[in-house]
Amino acid sequence: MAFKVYVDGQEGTTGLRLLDYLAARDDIELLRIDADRRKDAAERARLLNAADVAFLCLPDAASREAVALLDNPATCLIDASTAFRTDPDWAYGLPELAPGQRDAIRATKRIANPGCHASAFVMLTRPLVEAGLLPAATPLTAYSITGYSGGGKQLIAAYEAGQNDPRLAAPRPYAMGLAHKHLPEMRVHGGLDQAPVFTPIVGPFLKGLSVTIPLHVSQLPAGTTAAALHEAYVAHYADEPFVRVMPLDDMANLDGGFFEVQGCNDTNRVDLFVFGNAEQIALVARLDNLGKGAAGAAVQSMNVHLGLDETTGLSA
Ligand SMILES: NC(=O)C1=CN([C@@H]2O[C@H](COP(=O)(O)OP(=O)(O)OC[C@H]3O[C@@H](n4cnc5c(N)ncnc54)[C@H](OP(=O)(O)O)[C@@H]3O)[C@@H](O)[C@H]2O)C=CC1
Ligand SMILES: CC(=O)N[C@@H](CCC(=O)OP(=O)(O)O)C(=O)O
Repeated sequence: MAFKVYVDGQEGTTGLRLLDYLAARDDIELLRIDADRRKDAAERARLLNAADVAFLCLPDAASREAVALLDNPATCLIDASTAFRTDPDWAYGLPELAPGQRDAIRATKRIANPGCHASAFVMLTRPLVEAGLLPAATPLTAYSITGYSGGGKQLIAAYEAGQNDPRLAAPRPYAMGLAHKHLPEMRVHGGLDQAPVFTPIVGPFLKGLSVTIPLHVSQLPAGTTAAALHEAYVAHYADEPFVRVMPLDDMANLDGGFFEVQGCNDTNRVDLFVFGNAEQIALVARLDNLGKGAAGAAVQSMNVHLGLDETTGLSA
């Protein structure tokens, strides 16, 4: 018997990508809304309540509205917005987070899909905090380089329309108010006392993302080395189907000295890198912001929730 699945927000960037994943599967029966009724609350309510799993690929306010439209206790919601990512009644949809996270995703009917920058950041910090190698009180900074699809339909349209605009041809730092919407989940799920100073940069390419956390060795407990951090990742992610811990100081994977931000595109994979010397360390996580950073992660959580093989329909 196929699982009934509905995507609320099916015309958006994340919704469309999700439909690509789901339409290819024969264990899923897709419930579709007519495009011209996609904001009709009564029709959305009918489909939400008929679904075994409903994905919300909507702005935060519309996600909250969708939650209020649901009264079937059997429907599992997987929300792609920022609305519930630190809400204790929702499970954070990152199975790799910590032991027990898969059980939490299986047991709940409310899953909050992580933000793209936050997934990368949290996957770098949390295992180190839990291993005692990164004190929770450490004041961190992080920067992210991301493709423009992370900004949804509007930013994609702006980049596609502005191909001759030299301003868009250059990398553009943003969120300079230092209050990016992923800070709360970075702090809470990253295992930290305070959020990082986070400066994302959007570039003239569709998708692909890497988050870098620079560290001074002097910020870490005495005797901690880049190799020790690398070993902690190897241990924590040993059995993970979608995580590759790359060799320490993986210069061989640099393209003539340059890091390839798009290296995980069209996969649900995360690649983790540790570069370092006696004084300084750079931790880097790379993913496809539309894959493990959004729709791929949502499919992975659905697979876990339904007790299916976690890798069904996804590529590593
Ligand atoms: N793009 C990305 O990489 C990621 C996005 N997200 C999150 O996913 C969510 C969706 O983002 P994204 O796909 O980028 O956004 P888009 O702007 O591309 O799509 C949002 C969709 O929601 C629709 N919508 C808006 N209001 C309503 C409503 N009241 N009822 C039904 N549909 C509605 C929009 O309709 P219309 O077509 O009319 O505009 C649009 O199709 C956001 O919360 C975002 O933060 C999460 C991870 C990554
Ligand atoms: C380029 C760009 O604007 N990217 C978005 C992140 C998109 C994303 O994945 O975040 P959500 O899951 O929270 O939507 C941003 O930085 O706000």
